[in-house]
Amino acid sequence: MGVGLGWLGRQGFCFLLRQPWRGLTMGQGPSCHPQSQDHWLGWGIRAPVVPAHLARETTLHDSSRWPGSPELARSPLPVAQGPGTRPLFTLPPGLNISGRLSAWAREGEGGIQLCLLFWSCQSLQAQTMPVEEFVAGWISGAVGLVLGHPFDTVKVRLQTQTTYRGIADCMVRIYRHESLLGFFKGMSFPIASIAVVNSVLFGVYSNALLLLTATSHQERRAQPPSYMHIFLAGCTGGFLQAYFLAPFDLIKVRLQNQTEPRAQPGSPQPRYHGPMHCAASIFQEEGPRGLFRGAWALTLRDTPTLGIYFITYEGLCHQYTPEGQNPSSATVLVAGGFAGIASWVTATPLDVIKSRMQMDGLRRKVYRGVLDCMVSSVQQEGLGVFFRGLTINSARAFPVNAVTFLSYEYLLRWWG
Ligand SMILES: C[N+](C)(C)CCCC[C@H](N)C(=O)O
Repeated sequence: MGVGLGWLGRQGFCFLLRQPWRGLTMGQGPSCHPQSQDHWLGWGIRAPVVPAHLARETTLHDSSRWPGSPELARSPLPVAQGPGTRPLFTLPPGLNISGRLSAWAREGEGGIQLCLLFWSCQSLQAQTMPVEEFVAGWISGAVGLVLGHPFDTVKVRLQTQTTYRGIADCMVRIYRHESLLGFFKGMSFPIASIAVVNSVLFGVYSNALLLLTATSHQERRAQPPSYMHIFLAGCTGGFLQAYFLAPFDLIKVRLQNQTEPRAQPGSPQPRYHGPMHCAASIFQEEGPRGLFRGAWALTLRDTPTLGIYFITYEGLCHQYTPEGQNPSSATVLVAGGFAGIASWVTATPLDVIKSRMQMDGLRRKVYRGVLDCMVSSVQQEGLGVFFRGLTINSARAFPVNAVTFLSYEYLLRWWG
């Protein structure tokens, strides 16, 4: 099976799944090869045709039966005839699709499945792409980040080192040994990276919602999107930001785990002198893929839990805000705080694994993969290992995400 992303110029873009499809002839689309066994179906959406004998066994779901695509629901899909063929559907000229259009065709028992997904941003061209969401995401993320970084350092130490007796012990020892600056180790890089990471998260989330529901940030108060759409948009944002976050997070975790005090004559030199040195050393010692160590665990951690993050936030705001109004500052703070907690509570088990995978390979490679890391961590330390750092994660999550959402909402209202 192949996967591709196609740009259809003014028509929008489409996401394609290619599947060998025996006996299927394709219609007039530019990339349709009637004899081919294996089609890219992006253009086929305009007039795909199925031989009559196949059509009987073919089930077709089009987006008119899907919630979230009102235009299609109102516009019955015309059917064009061809000799011995039956079109799945054709798109009426000038149809604006603001939702998803998707089609499945199945060739009976054990047959080959064709799945076609199509998105168009044609109808969105009139609306502005919410670029401000990216900027708001960045600034609000930076505010939250500075506030939360000391908690984060304590958390990473507790997760990866066994010498501390608890949160208080860890804090006291960091302060005594490394001064206040010890809490801010590895922060410069996340501050720079938050520009990319949080703007990808909030920007993709908001744009995904715009594609799914055709409502902008402002309109969403009057027409709230379904929780399914919020969750999907959050997961999409989480999935994409994980790849931007991975190298930055790796460097942060490696620097946070250096326990040597700063620049004291005669004391042992830390392995990495700073973020750039850390990045360069990882690149040299472990190759470019080394910079993405732990990325898989990070993706698993962030994709569902950022769906939970936005669902909790929107759900609480909705609950405590009169119909059609903007949520008050207190509501945003509380909803943002709880969104952070809900997301971190569910993310903590994989957060532990992620941090361990990122530290793996520093001296020698211990784990064969995410699963191996989970199994050996549980074998050695019991199930409790999955909850390491849970208290500190939650304590950090409330203020960080309360101010993140507050600044995000206010920046957007200010620009709106
Ligand atoms: C998905 N996960 C729980 C990992 C993070 C969710 C919250 C993100 C926020 N920037 C923060 O640092 O708290």
